[in-house]
Amino acid sequence: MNIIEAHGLRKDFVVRVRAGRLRREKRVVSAVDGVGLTVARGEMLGYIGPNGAGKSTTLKMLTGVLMPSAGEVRVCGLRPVAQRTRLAMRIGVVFGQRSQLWWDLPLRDSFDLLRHIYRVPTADHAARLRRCRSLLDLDEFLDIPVRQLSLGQRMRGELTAALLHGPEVLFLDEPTIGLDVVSKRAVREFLAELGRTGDTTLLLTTHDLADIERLCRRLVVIDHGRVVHDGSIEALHARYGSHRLVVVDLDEPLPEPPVLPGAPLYRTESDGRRLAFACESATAGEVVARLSGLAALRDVSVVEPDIEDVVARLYTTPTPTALPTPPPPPCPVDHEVVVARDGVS
Ligand SMILES: Nc1ncnc2c1ncn2[C@@H]1O[C@H](COP(=O)(O)OP(=O)(O)OP(=O)(O)O)[C@@H](O)[C@H]1O
Repeated sequence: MNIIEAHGLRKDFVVRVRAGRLRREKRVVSAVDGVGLTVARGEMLGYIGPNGAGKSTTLKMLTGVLMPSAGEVRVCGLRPVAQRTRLAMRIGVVFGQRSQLWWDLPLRDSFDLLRHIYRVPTADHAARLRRCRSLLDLDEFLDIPVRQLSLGQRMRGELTAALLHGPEVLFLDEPTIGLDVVSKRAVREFLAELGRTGDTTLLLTTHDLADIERLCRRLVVIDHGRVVHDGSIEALHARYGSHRLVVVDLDEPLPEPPVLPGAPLYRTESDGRRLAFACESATAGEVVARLSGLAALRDVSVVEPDIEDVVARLYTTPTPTALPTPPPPPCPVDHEVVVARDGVS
């Protein structure tokens, strides 16, 4: 059974924009425009898109913070807004820019309060906290008030707070934003470990594609509120024709650029002493074997296709083609809001 099911999910915001010195006009912003998303239990899904694509808005609808303007959504079989309290017991949420911890309390006390709020049995709470303490190295700052923690320490606290009640789904909105490389690595390792056990479904939005590469087999890309890719990272590379590169350093440049079947020359550097070939249908081994018959190779490396490149190409496609989505079911509520940028309807 899918733990997340969304069909024709839509969120329109009505905003007022200046249209002259005194006049304001209403304009509808379709932040999410018919998103269809199904996530199986235990899956780790990367949900990415350029700024303003509609990622946070989707997450807010999935977690019951925002009422959809149209569409059907079920998380853990529940309707997020109507059954928000029940849903809160079954999901965990980490919004990188916001905190769910008590600012003036030491982390340890925040965790204790959460145990009472979620009515977690003492033994379960202790076991989960023990695991987080060891995997996230919490001990050195457990007794420090949250306001005095560094961003990386706080984020480790946020992750723990989101997991202490044993959620089935963890929603993470930019969990590594602003973290240094060491904290990023700690958070990624922790999430990878969480994914390995397969008990928690993970939906992650991030601008750091290394998070996605490390954690997610499946990638959903949205742009202008619509899904433009849903599949593996490899499928995305295939779609944009990005390939592994074989890069060779030569002692001396060749008089003519070599023509290799199935591996066109991709780049030439260092006055022809460094050549890169794209492995379209040839394997890296075949490319190296052919080249070594043509020249003395000083050095050889194989470079995996760069996810940043392919995603940048996807984002800069002028009119991304949305994947076909089934027609949305009838709108459950007639909902129109006028809100400030950070308002919640
Ligand atoms: N409360 C709101 N009122 C009006 N417009 C909103 C509101 N929230 C979001 N929007 C608009 O909806 C669109 C999608 O915003 P959203 O925050 O979901 O994007 P995002 O993909 O999370 O972006 P980012 O990567 O920059 O965080 C944007 O055009 C944004 O300005």
